[in-house]
Amino acid sequence: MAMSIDAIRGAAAAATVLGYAALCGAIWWRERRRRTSIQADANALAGHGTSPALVLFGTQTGQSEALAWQTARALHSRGLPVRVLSLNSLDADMLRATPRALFVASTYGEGDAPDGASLFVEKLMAGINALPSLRYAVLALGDRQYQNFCGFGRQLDEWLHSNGATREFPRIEMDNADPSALAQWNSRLGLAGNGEEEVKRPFAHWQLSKRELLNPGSVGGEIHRLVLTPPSGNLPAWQSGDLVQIEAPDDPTRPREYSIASIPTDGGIELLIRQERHADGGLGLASGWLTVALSPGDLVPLRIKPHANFRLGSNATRPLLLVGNGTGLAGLLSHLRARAATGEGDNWLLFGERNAAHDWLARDEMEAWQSSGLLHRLDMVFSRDQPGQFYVQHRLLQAADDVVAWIDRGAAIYVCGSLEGMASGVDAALRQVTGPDRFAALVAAGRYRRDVY
Ligand SMILES: Cc1cc2nc3c(=O)[nH]c(=O)nc-3n(C[C@H](O)[C@H](O)[C@H](O)COP(=O)(O)O)c2cc1C
Repeated sequence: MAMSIDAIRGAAAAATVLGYAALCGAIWWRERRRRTSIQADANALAGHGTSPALVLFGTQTGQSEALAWQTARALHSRGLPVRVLSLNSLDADMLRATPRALFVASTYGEGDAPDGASLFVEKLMAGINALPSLRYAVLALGDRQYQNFCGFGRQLDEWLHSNGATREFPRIEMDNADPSALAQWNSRLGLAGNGEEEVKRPFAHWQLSKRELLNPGSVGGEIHRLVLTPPSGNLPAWQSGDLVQIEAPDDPTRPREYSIASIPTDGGIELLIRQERHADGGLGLASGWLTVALSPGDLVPLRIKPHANFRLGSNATRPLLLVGNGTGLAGLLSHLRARAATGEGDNWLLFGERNAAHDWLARDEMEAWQSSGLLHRLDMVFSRDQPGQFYVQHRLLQAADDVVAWIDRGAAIYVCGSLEGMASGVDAALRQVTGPDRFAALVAAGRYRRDVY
């Protein structure tokens, strides 16, 4: 019997999706095997009393981790045994016993350590005062647009030096993933021309299929919901928590990152974009283009950026406490949609904005999830609908007993939104509610994850 055109098209599309999934699986599997073999060689050597060099990373969104692995692969392929570790997993004895350590670390906040190094700062930087036999080098990741360029990398370098450790070569500072800094790092490590440059997905032209203003009448900046569909109609794979990078035509050298609010079964990439306004009233370059100049049907150069640190990963079946504000709802929505798809109903959303009348983003979806039981608990905190200053962090403190009960039940905590004010306040509130040791254990277990900006 002849197949209809639609059936043939459907079969072809299914074959393409399966082929793509198989390719991703093969790449993932190969990378996993390489990483396992690097760590196994280091363990075998350690078993014979010889210490492998450590490649240590401190990361927020995964770039430092990727570069640490890239460095480790190149050293390993030259026969040098190495062990790769997150700074938060390092203990003082291990660092004291290591003859050589290569540090790859980014900077966040106002020159602060990324979350992946917060325990290292608290425990090791505060606790160790001599590392006389350590040789080290630092690759500091940062962005010159921030006042404290590479603040944490510099602090780390100075701390190591003041503890008597010996620099192999001066710290290398990498501005906004500048490839020349990486070339310099590879060259100083004797790894030049190793062909190990990170393979990034290419930008593709996605089409704006829909845009709507979500907060008409708000006292805050406009927030628009954009829906983008892929060039060939074939959706690439991504997971809830991932980001996109978008190249604005007037500033193609500095791709802007946004959290994806949708999951692949939604059929497109959904973003929540806040329109930025400068003091002179002018619009932000990228946000102005995306929220005003661009029209439905226009093309947007975009690529997906996996955000391992903010994916559900090993937390997929834990209860989830999702905390955020403003456009941070995007990252939280993607997780709720992923949970709706798998039927995991143990979710608590704690979200802050200004006024309920104008800023209750995605209200219909939230209320539907409440009725269906997907949202076990919803706390909306509208700071301007009440006297005094009251934000999500204050609600967390108010609900301290329930927060502890959720953590006792195994909950993971995901925070998405602005760093200043919200995420720093939530961080302080959580530390207060849990106590420092429990908080450190949550971080170490990957049960506290943030996508903050
Ligand atoms: C919210 C935010 C704050 C940042 N603060 C700084 C900073 O103070 N100084 C700096 O040099 N870079 C800063 N950066 C840039 C990051 O360090 C840079 O993007 C780095 O490549 C990220 O690496 P990672 O993925 O390993 O965390 C900041 C980035 C974000 C999103």
